[in-house]
Amino acid sequence: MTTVIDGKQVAASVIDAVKAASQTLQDETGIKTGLAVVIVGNDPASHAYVSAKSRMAKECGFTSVQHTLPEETTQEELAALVQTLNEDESLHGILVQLPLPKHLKSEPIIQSILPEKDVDGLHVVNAGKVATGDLDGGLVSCTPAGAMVFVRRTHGEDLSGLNAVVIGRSNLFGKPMAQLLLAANATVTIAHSRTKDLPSVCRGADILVAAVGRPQMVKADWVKPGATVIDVGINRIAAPEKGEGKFRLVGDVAFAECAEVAEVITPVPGGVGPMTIAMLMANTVIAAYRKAGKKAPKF
Ligand SMILES: Nc1nc2c(c(=O)[nH]1)N[C@@H](CN(C=O)c1ccc(C(=O)N[C@@H](CCC(=O)O)C(=O)O)cc1)CN2
Repeated sequence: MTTVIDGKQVAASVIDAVKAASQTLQDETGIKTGLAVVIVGNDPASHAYVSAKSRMAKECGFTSVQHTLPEETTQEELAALVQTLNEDESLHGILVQLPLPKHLKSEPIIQSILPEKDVDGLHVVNAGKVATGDLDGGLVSCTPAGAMVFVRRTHGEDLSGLNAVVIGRSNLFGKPMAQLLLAANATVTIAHSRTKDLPSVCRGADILVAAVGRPQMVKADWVKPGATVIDVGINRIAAPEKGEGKFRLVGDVAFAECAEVAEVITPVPGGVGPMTIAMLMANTVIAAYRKAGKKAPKF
């Protein structure tokens, strides 16, 4: 019988732990955890994610600050805002929502965030710590950190002897995901658009993680019987059955057919997505504990 992971439920359990940790920090030190979220432009999906982040930060008992900047914001204006947020002692986390409008370069902005406030885990210092196996010293990118919660709950802490295949090589997800799996002793392959015979590479995976951005690309005959399948894709496809011009969300995995082969699978929506925001809250409270000189909790 296939287990379909309930990402909302797992995320809620992480959020409960974050709330408790932020309350403890406040009780013991008087420090209130603070998160600043920055959004530039008018992308509706990004606005929805940022609103959810700001709302969740409040629910966790944080000081929650949202900066909504117009589409025509310049590189210098955005850089100046990040500088101000870096200097604000009441803020422990800074997140700049991606993607930025096309005229802005995201990389210099991300690298200008202080590594200890980079709750997205994208600064080279944090990415480097993950790459070198120092998982407790920095901040881990939120979506892979969330996907690893599912992997740990399914397979335990030690993935020795298991083959993992990550499809996708982005800095936001594919690379850190592969490094986290490797740090847990899995044998890891990173596959991508130039990989030869992708279906047969995937068929070797005990843990198959799809992050390609191609709707329902992973088919049942790509999945090893009994595998764990983690779907990181969020794709909007036309849903004429819901009415003209309507859309529905699907992942990178053809869910119904793959669920018949996999032992454990994540759905879209309701799988990895909710974990992204939960792990952002976790990273923010971890950053606040470290700033207070206290041992940070693990989530
Ligand atoms: N600075 C960042 N930008 C972006 C990140 C990120 O981690 N940091 N990730 C994505 C978007 N994202 C968070 O920002 C995000 C994506 C999806 C979800 C989510 O809960 N998805 C739901 C479905 C929601 C819907 O109806 O659209 C689900 O999968 O169940 C949360 C956060 C890109 N940018």
